[in-house]
Amino acid sequence: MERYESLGLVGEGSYGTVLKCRHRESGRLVAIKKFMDSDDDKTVKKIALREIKLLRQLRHDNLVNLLEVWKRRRRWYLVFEFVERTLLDDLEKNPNGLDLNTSRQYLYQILRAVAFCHQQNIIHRDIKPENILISQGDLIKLCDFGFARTMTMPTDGGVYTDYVATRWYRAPELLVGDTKYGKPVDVWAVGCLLLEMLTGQPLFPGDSDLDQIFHIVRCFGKQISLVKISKISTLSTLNVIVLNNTVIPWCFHSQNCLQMDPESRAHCSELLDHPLFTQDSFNIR
Ligand SMILES: Nc1ncnc2c1ncn2[C@@H]1O[C@H](COP(=O)(O)OP(=O)(O)OP(=O)(O)O)[C@@H](O)[C@H]1O
Repeated sequence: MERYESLGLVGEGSYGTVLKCRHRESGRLVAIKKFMDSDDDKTVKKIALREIKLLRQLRHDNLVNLLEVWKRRRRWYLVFEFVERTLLDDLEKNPNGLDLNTSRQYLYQILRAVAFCHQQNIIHRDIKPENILISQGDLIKLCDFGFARTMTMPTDGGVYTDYVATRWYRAPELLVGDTKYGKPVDVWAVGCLLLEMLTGQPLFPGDSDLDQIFHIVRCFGKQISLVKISKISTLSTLNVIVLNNTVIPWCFHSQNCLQMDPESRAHCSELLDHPLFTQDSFNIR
């Protein structure tokens, strides 16, 4: 740690703190995630080791880059490239939501990050605005792999029992206690994020697990009265709907990310081929 000068706290999580630091020799800015004492607490140890193992395996432009790791006085330290802001910061600055083009560009990169994890058979399990870092030039970097895990083969009969991640982005199967969930939980969270980017408001801000289910059921019950917009030409080609003044790219909402049945949700790799990204007038590749 002596090689780095601390410039202040940037984040505080359940299992440690994240400090902005400068490498004394090179001047490079980094974020150092310092876990709590991991020898006494088995959960901290498990989360730290899992994050280290997965991040060493996962290298991608849209994933935060792990630079070095050490353990000192029973604490793990993870050094990352420093990223200027999070999606939460952008949403706080834009309470009415981000414009469609910005949302689309962010969404595309988030999908690339998650598709890459899924290709490696890893589910992130905690996709939320705080964990979407945005660097200069609006490059998305997904972070926080403390809850991520490798999927077991269906034949292993693996069940996942340690899921505690953020409620607002939790898929219905998690809320009802299904322990055999999979990649579709990340797709649900991405669907929630998209709507939050477009409106500035969390889609399902439940204040308890039960309330979370009510939020979701209420929204799906209202689908019958959804109205298509035809007058906004750029949006209508994407088959957009309005729900309580919320603009929703319908294809995402109804056929893809936010399906109640996880089996019916699209795969991230399919979503990357969605007209939202491939149509000439919207092409961002
Ligand atoms: N590389 C980074 N650059 C800048 N800020 C970062 C970086 N990594 C993390 N942060 C900030 O620190 C916060 C906490 O980081 P992270 O989510 O990895 O820690 P955590 O202890 O797992 O938190 P939580 O309990 O909220 O999941 C992030 O939400 C982000 O604001």
